[in-house]
Amino acid sequence: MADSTMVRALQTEAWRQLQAHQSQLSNSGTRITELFAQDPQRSATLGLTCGNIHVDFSKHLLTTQTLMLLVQLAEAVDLPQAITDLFRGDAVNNTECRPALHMALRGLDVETHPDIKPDVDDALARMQTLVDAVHSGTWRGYSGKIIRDVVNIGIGGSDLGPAMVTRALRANHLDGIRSHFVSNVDPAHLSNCLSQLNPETTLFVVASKSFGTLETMQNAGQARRWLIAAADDQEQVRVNLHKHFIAVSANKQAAVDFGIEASQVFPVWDWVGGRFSLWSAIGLPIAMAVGMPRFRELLAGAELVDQHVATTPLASNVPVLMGLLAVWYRNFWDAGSHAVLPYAQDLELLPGFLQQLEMESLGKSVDRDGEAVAISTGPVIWGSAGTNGQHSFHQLLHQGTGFVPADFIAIASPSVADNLQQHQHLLANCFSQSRALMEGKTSQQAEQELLGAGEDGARAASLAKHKAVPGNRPSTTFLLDNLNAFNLGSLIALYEHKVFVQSVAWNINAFDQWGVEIGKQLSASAFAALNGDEAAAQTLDPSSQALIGLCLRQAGSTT
Ligand SMILES: O=P(O)(O)OC[C@H]1O[C@H](O)[C@H](O)[C@@H](O)[C@@H]1O
Repeated sequence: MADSTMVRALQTEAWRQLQAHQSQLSNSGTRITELFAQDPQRSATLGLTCGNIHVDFSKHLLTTQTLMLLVQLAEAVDLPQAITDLFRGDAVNNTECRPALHMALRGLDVETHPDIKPDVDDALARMQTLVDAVHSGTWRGYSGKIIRDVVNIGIGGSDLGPAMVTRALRANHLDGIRSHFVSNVDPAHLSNCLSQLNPETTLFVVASKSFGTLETMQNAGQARRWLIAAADDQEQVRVNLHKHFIAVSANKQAAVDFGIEASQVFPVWDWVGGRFSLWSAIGLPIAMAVGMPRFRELLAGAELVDQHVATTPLASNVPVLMGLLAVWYRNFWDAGSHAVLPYAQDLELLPGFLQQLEMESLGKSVDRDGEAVAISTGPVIWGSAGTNGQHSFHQLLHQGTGFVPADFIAIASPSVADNLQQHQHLLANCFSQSRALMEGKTSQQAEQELLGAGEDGARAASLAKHKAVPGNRPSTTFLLDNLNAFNLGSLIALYEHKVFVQSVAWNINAFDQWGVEIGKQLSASAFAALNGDEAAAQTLDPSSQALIGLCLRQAGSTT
């Protein structure tokens, strides 16, 4: 690879030393368990705190030297300066010539952009007014009935964050309003949702930063037709549609053109990326579900992490370490994926949210200047709520070839007050999975266990090979005292900043997502072909032509 196409990190002395250090750790077969034996303080030293979240980095392939070299790498790529630039409001999203100022939504005062704070405060005040009006029953539907259901119509960043947080804060939901999220262009999604609802008591939030996203426009249009069609007096609905539709968008005119009252369009701004937007009015469904005081606690939890990132030395800066460890495993240990394992059913949507946050931000093959990156960038992010995964994919985590670094997320207090015992089982499983990944089991241990259980010698010896677990597989454990709005805000912000750290190390833009456009462009001609447009069909590749031909024949034969 020519020098001009190499990311800066690769040219640093720290990178070279990290390669040598990794070889040394790998060749010597260094085990995490040995690192604990050598340092009785390891758990305390590598257990950091950010707000109310304790982050245990001790179960990593991480020595004092690793940490030192990773911090040197961060300094060599000017991470402190990059953080300053981000917080100062520089156009860090260079391909779209924009800053990335989601931190301003949770309190950061950006001196270079003095217009932001009044706009943010005004939007929060408007959210408060709307939430109060709906909950107090001042805001009513076309027939005068109180709103009972709020349906968010949005996709990607206009869905995943609000849906995840609303789900996670289940225990804080206010009475009276049920929340729903519709994202997929598959008509089954909207139709399943609407089948449970009464149009007279349903409020739709059409959330789209661009107000041009196919899925959202299709679903919003269909929702409007449903509302009108269901009414006895359709004229009454038509003149009162504004009682059932509000929008959140950076494209106010498009929302107005769709038919939403200008006064009911809440703002997002171009300096907020879609996947970083749940802190803005895109978070309206969250505020509607848990109330504005809780929504503000969510913001405060994130703001605490912003301050931590901006002021804490690199070696004890939690998101910096999260990001540097991600680089360590991706580039030096060739880990192609990363598992997110929340041991909390209420966090079941977290892996999906993080997939967008991490994979849209870090799924890049060119650097900020458009040159090919010479190293691997974002890994595949996946996972699901524990303990379910233990009965499914954990087999691969324990015995598969290669390793998958994992994040375990545990909540100290029970989610259900009257069943402490099951909560203790949940925590016991969480901590034991990370322990099992680290310690593993030798075939000798397995053989002894089998013999102890009465197995005969030959079978014990052969079965032991299958029961051995390599161990030495790294994980981080995040321990929250409670799954409340403040702590959840902190947790999400930790991941946001982690992603930024990785992007700096790899010299890629974390805030654009040009790759998603190609599919949108191509779907127009496929749609035309599905509608019988022969000329459009001829522009498709042979496989698509054949598939569409089959669809048309099969649909034809069933109608
Ligand atoms: O909010 P919208 O403009 O409707 O965008 C919704 C989503 O669509 C896109 O295709 C992007 O990949 C996402 O980053 C974005 O969050």
